[in-house]
Amino acid sequence: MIPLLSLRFPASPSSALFHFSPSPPFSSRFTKSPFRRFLPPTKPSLSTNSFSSTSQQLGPQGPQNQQPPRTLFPGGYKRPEIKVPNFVLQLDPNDVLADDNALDFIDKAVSKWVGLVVLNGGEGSGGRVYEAARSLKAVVKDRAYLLIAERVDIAAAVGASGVVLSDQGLPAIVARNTMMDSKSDSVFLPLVARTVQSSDSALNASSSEGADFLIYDLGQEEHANTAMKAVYENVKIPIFVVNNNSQAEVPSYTELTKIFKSGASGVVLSLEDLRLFTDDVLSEFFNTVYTTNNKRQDESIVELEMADIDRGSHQKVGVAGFIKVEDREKQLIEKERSVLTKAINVFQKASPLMEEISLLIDAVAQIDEPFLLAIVGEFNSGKSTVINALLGERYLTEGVIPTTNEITFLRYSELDRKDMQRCERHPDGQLICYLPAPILKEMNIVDTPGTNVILQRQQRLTEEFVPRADLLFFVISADRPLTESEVTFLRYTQQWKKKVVFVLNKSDLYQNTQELEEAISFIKENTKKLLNTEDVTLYPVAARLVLEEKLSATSDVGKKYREIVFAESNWKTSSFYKLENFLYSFLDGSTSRGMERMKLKLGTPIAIAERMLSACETLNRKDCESAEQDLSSANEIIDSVKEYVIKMENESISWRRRTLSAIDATKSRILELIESTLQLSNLDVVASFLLKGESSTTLPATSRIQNEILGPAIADTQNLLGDYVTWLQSNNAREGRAYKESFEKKWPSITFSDKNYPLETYELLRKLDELSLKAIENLSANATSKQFEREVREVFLETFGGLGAAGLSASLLTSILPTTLEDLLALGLCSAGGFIAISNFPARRQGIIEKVKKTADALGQELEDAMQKDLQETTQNLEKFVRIIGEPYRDAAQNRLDKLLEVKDELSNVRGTLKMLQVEIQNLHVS
Ligand SMILES: Nc1nc2c(ncn2[C@@H]2O[C@H](COP(=O)(O)OP(=O)(O)OP(=O)(O)O)[C@@H](O)[C@H]2O)c(=O)[nH]1
Repeated sequence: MIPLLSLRFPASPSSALFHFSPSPPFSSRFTKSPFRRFLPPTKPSLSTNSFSSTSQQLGPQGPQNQQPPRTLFPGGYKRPEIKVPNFVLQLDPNDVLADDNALDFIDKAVSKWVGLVVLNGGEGSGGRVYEAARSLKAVVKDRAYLLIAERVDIAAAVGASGVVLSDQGLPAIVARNTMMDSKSDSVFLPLVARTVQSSDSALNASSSEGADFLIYDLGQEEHANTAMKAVYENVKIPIFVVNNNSQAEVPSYTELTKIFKSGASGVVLSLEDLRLFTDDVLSEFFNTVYTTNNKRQDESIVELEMADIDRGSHQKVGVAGFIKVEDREKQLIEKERSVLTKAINVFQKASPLMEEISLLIDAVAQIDEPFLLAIVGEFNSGKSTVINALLGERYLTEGVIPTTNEITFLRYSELDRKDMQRCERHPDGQLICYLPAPILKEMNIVDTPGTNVILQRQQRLTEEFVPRADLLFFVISADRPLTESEVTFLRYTQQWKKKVVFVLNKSDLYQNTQELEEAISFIKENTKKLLNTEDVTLYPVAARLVLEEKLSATSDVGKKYREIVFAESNWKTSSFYKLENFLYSFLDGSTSRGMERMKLKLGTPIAIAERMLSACETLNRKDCESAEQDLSSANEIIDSVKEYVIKMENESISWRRRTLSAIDATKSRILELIESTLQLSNLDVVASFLLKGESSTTLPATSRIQNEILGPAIADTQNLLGDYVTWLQSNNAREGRAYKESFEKKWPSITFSDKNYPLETYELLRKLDELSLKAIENLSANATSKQFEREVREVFLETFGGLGAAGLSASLLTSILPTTLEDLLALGLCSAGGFIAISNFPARRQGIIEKVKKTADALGQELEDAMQKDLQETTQNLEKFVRIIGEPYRDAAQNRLDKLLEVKDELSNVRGTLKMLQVEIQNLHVS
């Protein structure tokens, strides 16, 4: 509600310093950052800490499947904040599409000076606007807000932050809802700005319209800046000015500074304008504006502090505004402060990005501030009138259209006249009014904007304020008792465990007490169910009548209002007395109501802490799950090498089989050759051995073995084993790379440089002793065949050496005795003395055969072992490689889990301490 009387702003208007977050007067959040923040963070407010945010890509337990809490506020939406002072860069599609350097320039501009980019969509083809919007979105990213003028459809299609509507454009609510439907996963409400050209439309757009900021076209008015002063004072949302009043084409530095200093939140510049300013000029400009504004803030703090001192020491005397505060209560306050300060540390550790923590920080900072009674309800329900009636003076504006657009604090101040008030705008955007109403000595009363879906901005303001209140007066209008949106809002208040007292206002509208009773029982019945309690407090009142009576009573010398009430025993006004009675009994700490007030006051920060705690616990639980999942994923990947080893073992069987069968084939061929060579009938051989001597000639069989069998067989086997070794190495290298990639892909945000790994790590993928190749390399066809020849020669010599060649009839033997047995028989016949020697021939031949078999088998075994060892070496190397590569990921997950479990313990300690504190507070009794 805008106060009616003598609204006094600080010496210089500070609208450029508005901050829309709920924050108390003298808040600890009054930082000296160069710019007040209206900007939303680029991430959801209840997001996880940086490591856990990396886990968003992780595994099935990741947030894909579990929606993280978006914000503590209802509907999951937050109002976006706009940083001021700031520049708005206004572009035409042509600026973006036809100018090659534009995007680079815009990129630089949004990284430094520009907080809002507006693309004109009104003119030109939709296709070009869309194309330009897409390019802009890609460049601007989340560094500035991108708004599309007049094209809600394009804004929605490119995922812009909002729209700018002309004076005659769509209603803000329609534009916002259309955008919201398309940005279903966004935490932030879409921005809706209005271009206005007159102070009337500026006021209208900022209040009932619910625009988030204004673009004010100053036009060619000569005294535009002076005319704007009134607008700056009355409009509570940021105003960015389009300056057409300059003589020059582009506003000069001095002109810009003047606009900012006059109270505007910023200036709208074209691409051309902005290009004319150098970085140095802009930087100096921001510094100047900041210094001036900051000084202004400091001054306003000093002013407010002085005002505090002026108001006297009543706030200091009664800690938390309590009367008769005993030492016990003071101790409790101190204890609560210390418990909550520790809790804040734990919450910040558990969820560093949780913005709502500022609620708790503020609540702790205000722990010994006066009791806070907030009047809430739908717009037009009569909240301001109820407050005026309580205060006995028309301090706040009343009206049939939404009139309260800001959180308005009413605080006590000794002022000379009863109807006087002094209001100041706090840099956070809240209005603080100092009034001489006695009830304010003991409590601060807060008028809040009406809740209603149409007034989204106002609704958010109230919702965000609710957690801070110690008691809510929920004003319901008699002409619409308990609407659906009231029920929703009521449910929301219960999330913060707020004590609610219902005020059924405008009960004068009922014809008779029966109607009133019916309405009361309807509301009570339903709220009992909603609040899950039998204890519903409801006061039917007619605030307007009471206020009128009080006002006339004060003019009626000596006649007190209560006397009038009693005297006239008018139900329409007397019930208001009960409400006042309730409030006054609340003020007395020696009564049980007073004690309840103390409990409520102490309970407010605890309720906030509990919600933070639940949010942190939920996050912590999810983070723990995700860390556990990470850990087991890392272990699974590392362990999966075993499967690879088994696969390799299976596949290597066929390699070994091929090698062995090559050896077998060679063996068979050699054996065949032996069979055919070592025959008694093979007189050519015999004769050449016996007649020509040992070294004179080479057996034909020997050269066959060397050239046709062993030589090619060894070469083939060498090739085979070469392929085998390559197969092992390339598999290892490929698998190694794949493992590394799978770690990197799974945890893209954790990067380990190769320096993190021991030097020989990558060598592991190449390293191999190549035992199989070495084994075959030692085998020479020449040497083997020579050895074979020696063996054969020995057999022949030992057999025939004693007989002499003459004893043999070559023609006879070769023609009729083809087989070994027959050989023997023939030889037996030929020579009785040679029989023994010859009879040993088959055994000797068998000896060679056995030897060849044994040699071949041994070779097979040797190669098989060597192949097995090569396989083992490669797979062990791969296992080692994957362990080395995976270890940092596993360690990171383990460390994260350990830290999260530590935080979990701390959170559970906080829960325990809060519980104990709550029990202590509940045990407070009237002494
Ligand atoms: N009949 C009747 N009208 C009332 C009563 N109290 C307030 N009104 C009227 O209701 C309208 C709204 O009153 P406000 O006090 O401005 O309501 P509000 O809830 O503060 O409105 P917002 O600030 O816009 O949310 C005004 O026209 C009041 O005169 C009452 O007791 N009886």
